[in-house]
Amino acid sequence: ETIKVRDALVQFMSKLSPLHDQNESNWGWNKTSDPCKDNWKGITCHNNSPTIKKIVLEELNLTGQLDAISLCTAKSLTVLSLNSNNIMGTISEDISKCSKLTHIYLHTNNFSGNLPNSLSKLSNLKRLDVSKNRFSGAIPDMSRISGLLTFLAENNNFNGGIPNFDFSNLETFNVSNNNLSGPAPDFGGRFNETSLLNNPGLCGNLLSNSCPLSTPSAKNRDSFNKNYFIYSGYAAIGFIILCLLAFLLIQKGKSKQKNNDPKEEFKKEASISTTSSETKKRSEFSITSAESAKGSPSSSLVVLSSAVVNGLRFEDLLRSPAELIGRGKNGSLYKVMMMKEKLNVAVKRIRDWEITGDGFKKRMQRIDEVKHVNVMNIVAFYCSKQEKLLVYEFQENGSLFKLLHGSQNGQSLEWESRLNVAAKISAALSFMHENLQADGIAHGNLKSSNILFSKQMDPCLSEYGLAEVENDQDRSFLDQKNAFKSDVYSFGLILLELLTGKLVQNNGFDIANWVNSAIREEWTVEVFDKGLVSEGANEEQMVNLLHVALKCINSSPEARPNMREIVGMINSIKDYEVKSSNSDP
Ligand SMILES: Nc1ncnc2c1ncn2[C@@H]1O[C@H](COP(=O)(O)OP(=O)(O)OP(=O)(O)O)[C@@H](O)[C@H]1O
Repeated sequence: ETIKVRDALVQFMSKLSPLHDQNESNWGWNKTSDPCKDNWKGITCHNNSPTIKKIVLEELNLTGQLDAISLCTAKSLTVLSLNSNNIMGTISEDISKCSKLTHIYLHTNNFSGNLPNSLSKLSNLKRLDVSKNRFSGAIPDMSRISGLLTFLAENNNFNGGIPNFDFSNLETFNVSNNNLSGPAPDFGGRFNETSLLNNPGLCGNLLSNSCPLSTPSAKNRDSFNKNYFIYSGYAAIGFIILCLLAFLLIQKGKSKQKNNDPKEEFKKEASISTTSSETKKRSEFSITSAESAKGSPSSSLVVLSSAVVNGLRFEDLLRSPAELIGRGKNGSLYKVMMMKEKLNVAVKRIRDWEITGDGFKKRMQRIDEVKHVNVMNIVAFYCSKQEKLLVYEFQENGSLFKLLHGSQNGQSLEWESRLNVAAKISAALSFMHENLQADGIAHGNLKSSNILFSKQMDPCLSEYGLAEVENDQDRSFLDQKNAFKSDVYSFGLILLELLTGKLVQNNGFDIANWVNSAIREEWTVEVFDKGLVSEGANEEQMVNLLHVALKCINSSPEARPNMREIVGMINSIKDYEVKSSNSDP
């Protein structure tokens, strides 16, 4: 199998780079070497296994064509990036054979023809960027890919209408500079007209030309959508009832052999069934208790010995009503209401994480061992082949993201509190980094929505170690040893968010680029949150913290400070506050 993949990849490269002598440039990519062991150019393999994970061949002047059949022989491929080359021709329907793909980046090439409809079969896809090519025809309907976060198709020749997308989940969307026509979709406030500009036939409220009354409106499409979801809802309910019946029958058979070992008190096994109504954000989620899968430790729910769990009846957790709070990059988050205990917990369901059951268990137990007051405790976790669940205490006071960008727009977060968040979170992260360095476990998905406020409004780091680092700004530095430096980068973005009050990314806006160019133009003070300026926040402290942030977001990972150094810098900025207030008359 490995040889088959290797030969197919050699073929893929020969089509991609027909005129190029790779031997001369030492790219590897030949039948006498191994893609993983011999570090072929642009190839990243899965840890400890000889399977291909990523192919990143950017800015290499590749001029050939994309041979999807050969490429997709590498079934395990998750990231394909061929940005900024000169690749021609079409993308064939065979691309869907790369079923594990999560990221496809093809921008700035010479691709033409239709985008294959089979893209919609890539159910794991998170980011698709085909901008700046010569693609034409209709944009395929990708609305069934529930985890899609990015769709960038600007600067092509696409025509026809804009198909359905789940805009509430997309982080970035752009179809500007095409030939699209018909009514523009309702973005629900997520994006503005810049995502649509320069499509002469498009009409709608966001654009200067409103739609004629006879044009089929977005409403009709909505009603199609609703019907579709209602029918798929019926199918889902039918399926769940069947599962429950099968489950009850198995239960009946097993209950006779039930073993009441008291040691098992905190280690219960569960089977999980969920129903989720896609038509609205809120959905039902219930966990049904099952003493099944005794022989399979990897599919058990492990309740860790944390204080909140004392007196908590596990069965109640399993049967409690729940509400879908959000769907992020790594999965969905449910608020589970435990009526009797008067306790709400947050249950995170993680999708598509390629980690073995044992690996996951060890990782969670290891993270749980390293305790810090400003890091959320894991209450329990669950792992089966298909999904992983993590249980945290629900924090009613919400996240830093909500506080900064919610209806209050950061008003309730004055400078001193922001500095306090920076100091506490940096200390927590530094502590976790130092204790988990040897295990190679970084946070992996640090952002303001993963910083939650406790009852006492103390900031707490959530979801530590739940993701491999997939930071787009940092794509070339994805390997483990850089995961910690990638956290530093993300921490720098949080500092920028605290200082500017702006979203990290919004509709093409990128906070790091913006701040860097503002500083080049020497209008540093302009970047600070207006609220902070009018509050009379200490400007010298803000400028100093901005310098820390800029060190963190240095494009070279090696040049970034480590978290311990950052803690030192932030503390001395805080000390400055003490000193200056002491010296006040
Ligand atoms: N324990 C918790 N208590 C209260 N709210 C939480 C808790 N954990 C997460 N949240 C909030 O729920 C929302 C959804 O969380 P989720 O983790 O699914 O999304 P995310 O952080 O945006 O994305 P990602 O999957 O990349 O972490 C976020 O606003 C987050 O701040």
